[in-house]
Amino acid sequence: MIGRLNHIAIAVPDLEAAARRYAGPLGAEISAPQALPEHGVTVVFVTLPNTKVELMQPLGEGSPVSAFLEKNPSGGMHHACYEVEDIIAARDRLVAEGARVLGGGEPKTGAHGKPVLFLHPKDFDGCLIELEQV
Ligand SMILES: CC[C@@H](C(=O)O)C(=O)SCCNC(=O)CCNC(=O)[C@H](O)C(C)(C)COP(=O)(O)OP(=O)(O)OC[C@H]1O[C@@H](n2cnc3c(N)ncnc32)[C@H](O)[C@@H]1OP(=O)(O)O
Ligand SMILES: [Co+2]
Repeated sequence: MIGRLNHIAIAVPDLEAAARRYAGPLGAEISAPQALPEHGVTVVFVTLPNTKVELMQPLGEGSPVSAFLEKNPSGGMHHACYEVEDIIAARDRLVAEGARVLGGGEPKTGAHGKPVLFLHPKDFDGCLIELEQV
């Protein structure tokens, strides 16, 4: 069911500093910062030849990234995003398999303007999974 790796995400305490490291020493192509209040994050995307890296910093109260950064103050790998063709079919299959689909199971519009859903990290080997319909 899952297809290509769309992106991996890294939670960072200082987005500007992290973006500078990717653009400078690592010589990567980076996007402008994008504030996504509905998701509680500001993101910068790093474009690589085969996938993307999403650098994320908390935005606003109750950001889902705040607790993670409290536990990992220097930042760390936050989630992996896999592409699916039909996010509703994917959700229904996962629910039938007993996986916890977060946010009540209703897709939100993600950073690329496409529907996204998240799966609980405790159901997938300690890795938070994002699904993006492409
Ligand atoms: C930019 C838009 C979009 C895109 O298009 O790309 C995004 O990527 S938005 C990214 C941010 N959004 C989300 O993360 C939404 C989904 N996340 C959540 O709903 C919550 O963060 C969570 C995963 C359910 C955790 O919330 P909560 O239960 O309130 O936090 P705890 O801190 O109590 O965690 C419980 C348990 O899970 C472990 N955990 C939490 N986050 C992660 C993680 N990212 N990776 C691995 N494990 C994680 C946490 O450590 C706790 O474990 P224990 O300590 O063992 O109990
Ligand atoms: Co993401």
